[in-house]
Amino acid sequence: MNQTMRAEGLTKSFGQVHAADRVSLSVAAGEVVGLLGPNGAGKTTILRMIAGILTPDAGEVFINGIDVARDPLATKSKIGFHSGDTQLYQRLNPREALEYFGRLYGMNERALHHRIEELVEQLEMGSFASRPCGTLSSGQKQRANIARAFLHEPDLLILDEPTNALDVVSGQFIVEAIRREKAAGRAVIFSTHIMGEAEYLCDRISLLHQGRIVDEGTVPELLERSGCPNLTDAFLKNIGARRNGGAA
Ligand SMILES: Nc1ncnc2c1ncn2[C@@H]1O[C@H](COP(=O)(O)OP(=O)(O)OP(=O)(O)O)[C@@H](O)[C@H]1O
Repeated sequence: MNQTMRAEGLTKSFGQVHAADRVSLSVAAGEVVGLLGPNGAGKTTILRMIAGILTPDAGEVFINGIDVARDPLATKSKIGFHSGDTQLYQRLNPREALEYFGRLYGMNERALHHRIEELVEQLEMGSFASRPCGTLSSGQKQRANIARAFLHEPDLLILDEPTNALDVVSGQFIVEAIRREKAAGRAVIFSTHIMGEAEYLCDRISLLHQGRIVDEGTVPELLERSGCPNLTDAFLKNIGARRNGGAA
């Protein structure tokens, strides 16, 4: 399969903490890959290295076959990155913020305005899209931030807990928006703690523990290997067994 993103042997330590240990991952066009792991497993570290925001100690990332370390500008233009830490300019409203980022991405004005209105509708942002970002609730800011990641129709979407802090209705808008991006041929890699979301969205899942991928596959494959009826049990069994020092 033609891989939109291929990461090989990503490794990163912070002092004594091995946040990522020889992690290899790939995602193809029209595919959704989920990163599941407990707090501190290394999900954010890995997504930041894939996005070219954090330099790995070892390992490589290729976007459309281009090495992120060698050509960061060319590869970053192909990526939409969302994380809860991303800030929008407080005095701009979401429409103005999206216009600003769209121009940075070199979108033409017509396409940009069309895309902004499409996202405002899809992510149900109409009631707050003209209010300054500094006045928005955390969930509203999060939706605006997701719109920013989707804006330039990148080949690869990297989403760090995209539904974190959202109510169940807002979360569903994001989940459906991710499905639309997948259907449009985008490659998506995202982290989540929400098992139902992972089961519903992911073509493949990588299970992380202490910076390592401890299992990966489709949901049916993970269930079969674990002998568990659902992903939550499979996850707890795998992580629990490793915490107790055994194999899953
Ligand atoms: N800049 C940093 N300096 C020091 N340690 C860090 C830094 N960033 C991450 N770590 C450590 O690396 C490990 C992995 O962190 P990371 O944020 O990647 O995990 P995560 O799986 O995204 O966790 P969570 O689900 O809680 O967001 C943790 O032990 C964390 O404390």
